[in-house]
Amino acid sequence: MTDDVLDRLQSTIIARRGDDPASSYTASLFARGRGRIAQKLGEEAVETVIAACSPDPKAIVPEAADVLYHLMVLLADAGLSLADVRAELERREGTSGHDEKRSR
Ligand SMILES: N=c1c2ncn([C@@H]3O[C@H](COP(=O)(O)OP(=O)(O)OP(=O)(O)O)[C@@H](O)[C@H]3O)c2ncn1[C@@H]1O[C@H](COP(=O)(O)O)[C@@H](O)[C@H]1O
Repeated sequence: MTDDVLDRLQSTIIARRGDDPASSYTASLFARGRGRIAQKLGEEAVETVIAACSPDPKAIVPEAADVLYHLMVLLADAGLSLADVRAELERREGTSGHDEKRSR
């Protein structure tokens, strides 16, 4: 088993595909489809923005975890993985953010 919680979560998410939606929130998201998963990701992102306005910075943490979880479900539904995102971030390493915007 990997030490990285994101890698473990990704394995759990992938393993839930096709499971009974009644037995697993992740399976219920897969069953409802890409649009619903994307909608949930958007909702969690908005909740993160709201938490960012809180006087307590720690309020951001659970919302950020919800964003990461739903983003990983979206990636899995699209046949993508953290490795794809890591590769993209590595590609950007050492470039300026301004350069990156131009290269998209
Ligand atoms: N990390 C998460 C995680 N983060 C958030 N959530 C769920 O995301 C939902 C977001 O809350 P909301 O109130 O917005 O949504 P809701 O009202 O419950 O659901 P909707 O009807 O709105 O879709 C909650 O039901 C949370 O439980 C998660 N559900 C699962 N995981 C991980 O996924 C694993 C597998 O979970 P199951 O698929 O449920 O077995 C778990 O062990 C966790 O490690």
